[in-house]
Parts: sequence; structure tokens; C-alpha cells
Amino acid sequence: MKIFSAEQLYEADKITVEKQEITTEALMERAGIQIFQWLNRRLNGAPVPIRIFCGIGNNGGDGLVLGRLMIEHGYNVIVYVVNCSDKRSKNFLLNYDRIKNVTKKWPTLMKGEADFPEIGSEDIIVDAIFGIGLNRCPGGWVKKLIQYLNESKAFKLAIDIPSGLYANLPLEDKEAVLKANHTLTFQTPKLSFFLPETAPFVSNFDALEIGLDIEFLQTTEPLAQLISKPEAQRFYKPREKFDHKGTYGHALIIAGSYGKIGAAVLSTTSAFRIGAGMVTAFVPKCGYNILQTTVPEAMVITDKEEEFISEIAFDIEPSAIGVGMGLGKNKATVAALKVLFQKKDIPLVIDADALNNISENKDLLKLLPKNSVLTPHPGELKRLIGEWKNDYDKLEKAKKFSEKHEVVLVIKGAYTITVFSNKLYINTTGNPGMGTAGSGDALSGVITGLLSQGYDQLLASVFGVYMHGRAGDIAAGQMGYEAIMAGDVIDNLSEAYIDLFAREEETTNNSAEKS
Ligand SMILES: NC(=O)C1=CN([C@@H]2O[C@H](COP(=O)(O)OP(=O)(O)OC[C@H]3O[C@@H](n4cnc5c(N)ncnc54)[C@H](O)[C@@H]3O)[C@@H](O)[C@H]2O)[C@H](O)CC1
Ligand SMILES: [K+]
Repeated sequence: MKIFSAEQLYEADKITVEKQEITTEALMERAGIQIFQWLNRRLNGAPVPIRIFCGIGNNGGDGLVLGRLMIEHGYNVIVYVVNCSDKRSKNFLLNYDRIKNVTKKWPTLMKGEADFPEIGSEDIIVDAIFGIGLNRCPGGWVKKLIQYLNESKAFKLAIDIPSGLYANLPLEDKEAVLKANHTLTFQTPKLSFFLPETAPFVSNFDALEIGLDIEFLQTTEPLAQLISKPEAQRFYKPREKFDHKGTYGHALIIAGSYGKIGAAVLSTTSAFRIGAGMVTAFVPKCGYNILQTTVPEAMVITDKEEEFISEIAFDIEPSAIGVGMGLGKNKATVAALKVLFQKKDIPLVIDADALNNISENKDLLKLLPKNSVLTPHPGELKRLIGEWKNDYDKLEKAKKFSEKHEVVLVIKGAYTITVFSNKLYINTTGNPGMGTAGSGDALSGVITGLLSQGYDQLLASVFGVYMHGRAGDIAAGQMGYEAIMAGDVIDNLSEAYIDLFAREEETTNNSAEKS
């Protein structure tokens, strides 16, 4: 699914009404009907008080349509107009009259704090104050209203976007944003739904189809691409009957130091589980017995040093290399990385201490082979690209870094974002249970294993992140978040493959992706 900017959505809006020869008011009615049907399916006629707070723009207009439809269906609805300005939009005014025609009285007008209603904890609050047309930070009594609603224990349903949040601009004042329990967004989710500073205000969301022009949606270059199951299915490379282990390549995992050999074990295992034909682990001497016993399928090459890697020399011809997991920061290791980075023709995944070594020895940056995949968590990213002012600034810096060094950046987080040149790919799988030691080592092994099978660097990253997250979701369905260990994620890579093409009723538990 594509993620568009607010400007692009207004453009889509315009093109849709022209091409479909409908009025903007009809489009608003469609949007309101979608919200009504969503809510009606869940409430099923329950007489719970529904308090709809409408701004004076088209987001408010959507709220008025919803209010009218709910009233017509016998729901217990109170509609408020948050009268922050006299510049009411045309479609707001139209629907303001329409709701009056049904109720025979105007909605309740709010002009200040004195008008804040009492809200019961069992009520439902619908937030239709501001949508993607927010053009400044909410202030004065409107900000106080948002805070007042946030303090309420009532369920808060945001229409299109929680009021106070921009679709694709940084947060200005986190005290002036509605904290929704659920967001119903039109057509496609907005970029701010996926970034750490703004996503918590959205909670869960559903994207409601309102029939915007398909040609526009298909041909317009989006701000970002959302990666869910349909996209992952397209990335998957099927196997042929006469393929053999050579077809799936030879992954080399260069990892581990004394006390951190487990990182090498996890990456090696996950490279196998994602389908590499052969995997060799390159470890310091102290890792030899551990690797040979825990992963007998793997071949092992050892460094001349006992406890760390000092010289990366091998006489195999790997089809992909993953380096850095549990590597440590010994000076000799830095020198070894320098030599490794001269091998420009083997696809490379660079993680953990290899990234930290690069951050501390910036001359290594210049040596990075083109199209290498870097997999930093936020701390490692900061050391690589410097501090950022906000999430949007972070993405701009990451794009510049990717462009300058010609590398793929996989920024790990609740929604892992893969950055390649100026393009963003946002992953939808994964869960808080995966915030556990070794989870990153597993991901590096997955991406290396995919590279070894011939997936290109971008596909291996985006598909690998999806599969790793999906395996984590399946693990969470079996054991809950808290108990998950990285090994459980790796063990479920097989289920993630099966799930990729399973029919809906066959999917393993917890199949709902985050969207
Ligand atoms: N294509 C679609 O996605 C559709 C979207 N719909 C809905 O329309 C809104 C966007 O409506 P718009 O009128 O452009 O903007 P808003 O309702 O968000 O509000 C604009 C309104 O409020 C004023 N304003 C902005 N910021 C502030 C502020 N901080 N304080 C006070 N006033 C503010 C601004 O000047 C305007 O007057 C979209 O989100 C959807 O909900 C359609 O219904 C269907 C098609
Ligand atoms: K809203």
C-alpha cells in the first residue's frame, strides 16, 4: 500500500470528483458512510452515548455526516461544533443544514472552556476536529479541549487522523494532540502513523476505502510504501524442482567474540532457516566448538585469535556476507573490516559492532561497498548519521546518507523502515516481544540468507524484515510477548513462509498485521 502526503490526497480528491463526475459533497458522504458502517458493525445498535466533536472544515463535515447517519439509525448521539473560527467549509455548512433537517435543532456550539461537556467513561468520543487540513498547532481553548478529551476514560475514535497531528510533518506540541484509541483513516494511512514520535497518538488504525481515483493512486510516486502480506507475496522467489543447494548460495556469517558467540549462532541459524543453501560461520577460535555443536549444518572457519576476529581471510566463495554481530571493537577487528570492505563484489550486510566500528572510524565509510545493507537500531543510526531534530529530519538524514554512500539502510524499530536512496519502505509486521537480545542478529542472518539466494539488496532487506517480523508475530501468538527469545523468532521463520501463501482461515494465530 502506498502512503501519500496531504497535498497528494487533496490532488487525488480533486481528480476523483472530476473523473467520476461526482461532487465533493458526495465524496464526503462516501467517507461518512464508511465510518458509519465501521462503527455500526461494532456497536450493533447499542445505546451508548456517542459524542462527536466536529471542527469547521471537512473533517468536521465527515463528523456531521456520521452524526446524521447514526441519528437516523436510532443511536444516542450528541454532536458538538468546535467553533474555533467562522471560516466554515462549504461541505461542512451543507452537512450542518442536513443534520438540522433531521434533528430539527442545530448541533451544540462550543465557543470556549465553559462549553466542555461532562463525558462518561463508557461514552464514545469521535474526534472530527481537525483532519489533514491542520495548518498550525492547536492553541487556546481548542488545545484545552483536546487535553480534556485525552483525560477522559471514554473510548476515542479519530476520523482520518487524530486532531493535532499533521499527516506528514513533525509534531509541534505533544500536549495538543488527541490520543486516539483507534483511528479510521481514509483510503491510505498517513506517514505520521508509523514514526515513533507520532504513532502512539494513532494507536490502531483501519484504512477505509473511499473510491479515490485508481489511476492516480497507482501512478503517483508515494512518500513511502507500506509492506504487508500482498507485497511480501510478490517479493517471494519460488523454488524450482531441479534446484540444489548450490542454487541457494553460500552465506558467510562473520560474527562473535568471547562471550558473544551466541550472536554468530543466531545469525548462522537464521541464514539457514530463511533458505541459504550453505552457511559458513567465521568466528574467533573460542567459537569453534560452540558452532559445531549448536549448528552442525554449518561449516566453521576460525580466526587465528582466540577471543576476537583479527583477520578475515577465507578460501571459500560466499555469495553473501553478514558481518558485525557480537564482533566487539578490538583494533585488530577494525583493521580486518577494512580488508573485508575491499571485496566489492560480494553482497554485504553490516550490523551491530561493524556499524559501531564504522561510526568510530569514519574512513571505513568511504570503503563501504556499493549497495551494502546496513541494519542499525536507533542508537547505532545516531552514531552513523548524527543527531536528528525529529522523525522527519531523521528520515531526510537517512535518505541523504543512503544516497551519498549508495547503501540500503534498515532502520530497526516498531515499524522498521528500509531507506534506499530517496525511497522509504515501512514494514507492518513485528511486535514488542521482539525487543529482546539476539533479535537483530536473527534479522542480519535472514537478510544475508536471502542475499545468498539471489534476492537483490533492497528486496532481501524489505522481504527479510517482513519475514522476521511475521515469524515474531507467530511466536507471540504461541507464547505471548514476554516469553519470546530470538531463537523463537528463528524457529518460526518456517511458519512465516507457510503463512505467506496460506488461505486466511489457515493462517496461524495472531495473523493480524499491525495495520
Ligand atoms: N480525499 C480525502 O482524503 C477526503 C478527505 N475528507 C476529509 O477532509 C479532511 C480535510 O479537510 P479540510 O477542510 O481540508 O481540513 P480540516 O477539516 O482538517 O481543517 C481545516 C480547517 O481548520 C482550520 N485549522 C487548521 N488548523 C487549525 C488550528 N490549529 N486551529 C484552528 N483552526 C485550524 C483551517 O484553517 C480550516 O478552516 C480530511 O482529513 C478528511 O477528514 C473528505 O471528507 C473526503 C475526502
Ligand atoms: K480528526
